[in-house]
Amino acid sequence: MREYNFDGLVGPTHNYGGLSPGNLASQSHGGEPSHPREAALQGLEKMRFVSGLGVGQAVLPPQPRPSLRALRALGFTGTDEEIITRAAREAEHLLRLTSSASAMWTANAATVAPSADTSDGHVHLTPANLSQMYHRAIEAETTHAVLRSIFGNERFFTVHPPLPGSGHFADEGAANHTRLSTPGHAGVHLLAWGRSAWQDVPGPKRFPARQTLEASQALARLHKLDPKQVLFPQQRPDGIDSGAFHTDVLAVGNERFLMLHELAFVDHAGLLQVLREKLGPEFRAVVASSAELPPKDAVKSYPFNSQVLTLPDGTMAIVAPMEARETPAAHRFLERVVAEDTPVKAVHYLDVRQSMNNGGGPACLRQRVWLTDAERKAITADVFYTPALHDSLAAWVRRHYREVLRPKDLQDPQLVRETMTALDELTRLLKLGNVYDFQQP
Ligand SMILES: N=C(N)NCCC[C@H](NC(=O)CCC(=O)O)C(=O)O
Repeated sequence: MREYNFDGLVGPTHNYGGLSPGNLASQSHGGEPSHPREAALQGLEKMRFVSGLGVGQAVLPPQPRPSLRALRALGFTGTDEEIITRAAREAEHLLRLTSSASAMWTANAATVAPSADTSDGHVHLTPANLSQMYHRAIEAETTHAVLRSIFGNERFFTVHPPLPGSGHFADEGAANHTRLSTPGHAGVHLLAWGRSAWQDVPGPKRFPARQTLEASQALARLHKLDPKQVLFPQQRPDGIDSGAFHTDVLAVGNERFLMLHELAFVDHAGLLQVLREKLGPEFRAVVASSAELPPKDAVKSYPFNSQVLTLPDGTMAIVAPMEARETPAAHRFLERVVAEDTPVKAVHYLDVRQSMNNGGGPACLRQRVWLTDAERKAITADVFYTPALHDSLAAWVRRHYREVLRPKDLQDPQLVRETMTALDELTRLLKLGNVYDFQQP
């Protein structure tokens, strides 16, 4: 079994809409001009780097934005251009919401369980309904179509529909999921959550909790995980109130290693105790206290939103955002992780600033999928990273993406046409078939 990181290709409408309450970066950068071409190229460079470390790498496509489907469903009629013009005039906020390139954060695209852990031996994937925020909820339908196209071989894969709507099953995907494992012990799944639909659990006071306990429980059932191997830790309410809107803002784990901030989970000490029992003495955890790493610094610089990657030699490397090197407390913490008795032997800092300014670090930009050789071979789409694919994608980005996008530019009816042309070409490049609604007959 090998881990493949499916990175989201940043879409042509990447912009700073200020759309996510509780996501401090999104709030503070809202209204600034964005640089879609640079953003997409930064993403591609990250893929090149991770692939260069010898780690499995693949890509997921952006979604059509502004979403004409969403605007039509809300009562806008006429030609595509008329819809954009009228929405710009009458409902600028809706146009902003339906223009977000948020599908780039593929950690939120779905939750995945590897075949080694499921009782029917299938890889299970459930697209996240993202129902907590409208600009993200409109991703689910297309994500489902894309996953069905890539993971369509029913001998190996089960792609579930998104969890049913209503806030009760609000699901934010793998941003709240961590799989840990040690040799000789079955994989353990942490399916975290921020609020409960029906139980009276104290939650955050300032910012919304996105994932529900009930959604996490449904995922464990759907994915046919052994109940003994699943834990449902609660995100600490004061962690969410500090800006940790997803678990992966304050915690990240890989195989036998977990690093977390003390504000990540309620009773983290109890959680680590259970993990030690389930995973044995090889399991390693490093906890940052608020004194060592103030939550403000952790949220601003995202040391926990790193990718922790197992390298071909068995050691691990961390791919962190540049901001974590520039913030002394975060930098010191990551240095400590390498210095201590952990599998992590190196930290690499990459520039994904265009995404970071919307609250998306290296870990947000990727969905982890564990595949055996046979499962890998059952995927026929051209989504696996190669230097040749990199070159075609970079050329595609340079051909179609604007350099700058200001908030006013979202009102340009030409943008929707440009995006459709680009995405239509991309589906042929990646051999995805007709996954977008505008491609349906
Ligand atoms: N932590 C993980 N895994 N993902 C990060 C998602 C960031 C995303 N930002 C946004 O949607 C901002 C869009 C804007 O404001 O334009 C969100 O808040 O859902």
